[in-house]
Amino acid sequence: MHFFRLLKIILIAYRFGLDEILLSQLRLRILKLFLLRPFRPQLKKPRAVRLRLALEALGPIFIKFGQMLSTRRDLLAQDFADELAMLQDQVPPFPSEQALKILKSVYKKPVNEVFLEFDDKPVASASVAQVHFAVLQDGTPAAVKILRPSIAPVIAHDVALMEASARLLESIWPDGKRLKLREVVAEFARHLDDELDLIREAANCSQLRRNFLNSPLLLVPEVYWDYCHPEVMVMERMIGTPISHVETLRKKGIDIPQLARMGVEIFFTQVFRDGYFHADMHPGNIFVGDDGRYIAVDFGIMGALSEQDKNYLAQNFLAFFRRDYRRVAQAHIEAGWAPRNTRVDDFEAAIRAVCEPIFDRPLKEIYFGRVLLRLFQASRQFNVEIQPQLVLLQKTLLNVEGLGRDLNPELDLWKTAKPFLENWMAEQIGIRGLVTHLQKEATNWAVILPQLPRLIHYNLDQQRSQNLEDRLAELVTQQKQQNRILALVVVLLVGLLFAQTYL
Ligand SMILES: Nc1ncnc2c1ncn2[C@@H]1O[C@H](COP(=O)(O)OP(=O)(O)OP(=O)(O)O)[C@@H](O)[C@H]1O
Repeated sequence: MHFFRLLKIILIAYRFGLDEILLSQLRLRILKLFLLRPFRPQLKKPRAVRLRLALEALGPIFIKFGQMLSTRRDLLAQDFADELAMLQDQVPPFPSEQALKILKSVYKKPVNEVFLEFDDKPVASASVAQVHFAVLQDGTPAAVKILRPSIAPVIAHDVALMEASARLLESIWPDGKRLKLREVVAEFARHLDDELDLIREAANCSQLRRNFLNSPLLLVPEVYWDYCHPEVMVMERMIGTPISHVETLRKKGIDIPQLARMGVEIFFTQVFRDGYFHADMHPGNIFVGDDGRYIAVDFGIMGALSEQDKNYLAQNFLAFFRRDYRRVAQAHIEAGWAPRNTRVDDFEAAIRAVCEPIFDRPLKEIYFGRVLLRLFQASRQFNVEIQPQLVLLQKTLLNVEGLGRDLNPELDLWKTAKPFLENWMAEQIGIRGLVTHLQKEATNWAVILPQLPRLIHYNLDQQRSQNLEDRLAELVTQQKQQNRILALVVVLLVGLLFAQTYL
């Protein structure tokens, strides 16, 4: 089976002229003779379009791979990244009999005993899962997400082929190593693994819901844990209008510019308050409730940021908007992103060269996502390894900005974001910073404080016995010195006595 799949990959790659992209670098003229240009009409299309079409022909897992690849703008040329971002996974739904069979095997009883109602017709279907509406026994409307049957072996199989292709390409294609193909495939495999476990997705959903409980900005479905399994996730059914249906939203009396501002606010709250963000913010996953609040679904990919990441981001953004490129360079080095021995002057100049042109535009037109991307690109020459969570963040930022600007082209992102960054910075430094850090350490204090008297006593005791030991050693040394002097005096006296008596 592997062999036939590999053969299919080779044939599709050939049909869409992907060999040309490779061979353009290899200078293997003899091989180029086999390209048979006239028989391949696809070769007239631009290279990035051909790659997109080839991935579409290879099926849903390769499409997902291309979608992920499109977010690695730090690695890919722009034409590839733009084209791959257009990949759509329109996968036909799997038959409802199969859905019912999966549910029966998971719950160990027929579906009509689990749910009061179950809608056979799926609301949506994608490469990994599909969603059906249902009603719980107590009458609560729910959404049921079910993994595609036997998706795990299909994924394992395709990922194995991708790994083999990546290894091959890295060894024969000069760009293969630079693009870190094997690492990219490994990261993709990790993402897919996460998406294959709906308990993990349910946990992500539940964490985000807790972070935004009673928020006037964002609604997140409640997870119905009693019904959740690795292959099935059951959650609150949300009612809203897709964010892309702007006209419908307007008719419903939603304030669109306000909606755009709220979107940016939600994103910055997730990043700078919680360090935990929804990282799959494409319009299909965002709805707006009739009360004007955002509704998020699909929690397969989430990003998490450490305090150090947040610090790095806030410092970079603030320094960037003050055009303080030296500070940007220093922040990279201090955070350990750039090697310690990086020359600040050179790094500063490189950052200036990529960032300064952005300031040709009015501040409200500056895309944060692009700023980050530029910073990543400048950093690459200085051996800065961009962390996966920052790549996710940059991708999400581009999504959020795109969305915000679609809703309101006049949206001033900097004005919306600045208070978040400044507030966060204020919380990190000065008296407020001290109070925040003390509060964060409070739970540790509760454990350490009661032990303090015992620890102090123990230490003093140790010191006292240490002091005694030291004093004793000192006395012994003094005594030895005195003994030596005494011995010398005795020898001298005996000598004198001897001299007086006999000389
Ligand atoms: N809790 C919910 N309430 C109402 N509708 C939902 C809910 N969860 C999912 N849906 C519907 O199902 C669709 C697909 O859900 P989701 O994005 O979670 O699936 P997916 O398989 O990960 O899809 P994709 O990978 O294309 O984003 C959503 O766009 C939405 O229309």
